[in-house]
Amino acid sequence: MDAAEGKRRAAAAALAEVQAGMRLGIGTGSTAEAFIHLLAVRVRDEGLRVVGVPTSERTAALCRDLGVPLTTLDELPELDLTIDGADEIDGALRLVKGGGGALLREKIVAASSARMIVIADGSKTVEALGAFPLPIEINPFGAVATRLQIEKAASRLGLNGPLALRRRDDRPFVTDGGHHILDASFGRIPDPEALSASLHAVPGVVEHGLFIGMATAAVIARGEDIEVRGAL
Ligand SMILES: O=C[C@H](O)[C@H](O)[C@H](O)COP(=O)(O)O
Repeated sequence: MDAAEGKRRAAAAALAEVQAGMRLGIGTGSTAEAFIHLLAVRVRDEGLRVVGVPTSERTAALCRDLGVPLTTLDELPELDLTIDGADEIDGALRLVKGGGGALLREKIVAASSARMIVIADGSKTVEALGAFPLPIEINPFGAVATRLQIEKAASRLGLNGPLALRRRDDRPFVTDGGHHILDASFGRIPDPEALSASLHAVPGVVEHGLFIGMATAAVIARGEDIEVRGAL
């Protein structure tokens, strides 16, 4: 089974958790998009009544195209369930996210949700986080100084990998919030909680892609099987 089919199967399994009347956080990325396509079919064909808060402009545009009703987090600050993808998932349901650049809105939306189900194909599970470069969203002001402070903070934890400014079309990538992203190739992250706290302590860091204590379950497609971690 290819990765795309795995994403679709994980999305379909998570869709079974969506019930009429739910206030949904809707994630970003190719796996979340597989979910949006399936959700839209239920909205259209079954008249499923849900309302979603999108985690990116890209997700908002797809939902609008497919007829999934949307609102904003300001209108609906408490959500029932967020469904989103991830770049890495470890055994404690800690995640690396932000490969698509949506980590800030994704984290705000997940933090506003009673439950967060992560959907993924089997390639996303890891023994330890860090093989996937960790996205760190920074304010463009003073970016060189912020980078230096991040390097020092990480180094105090024994993490010394390079930080790459994410680029698109030969320019710095700009997030939906108007920020830049440094992709940190720290390698294995032995203590994600400590790294999270150190990064949050650096002025200029807007957010980072470590999602700790947020996912309540993960639905992972492995071959013909669906593995569920946590409580659905
Ligand atoms: O910023 C993007 C998100 O965190 C995505 O959920 C993550 O990168 C996974 O994306 P995909 O489902 O395309 O692998």
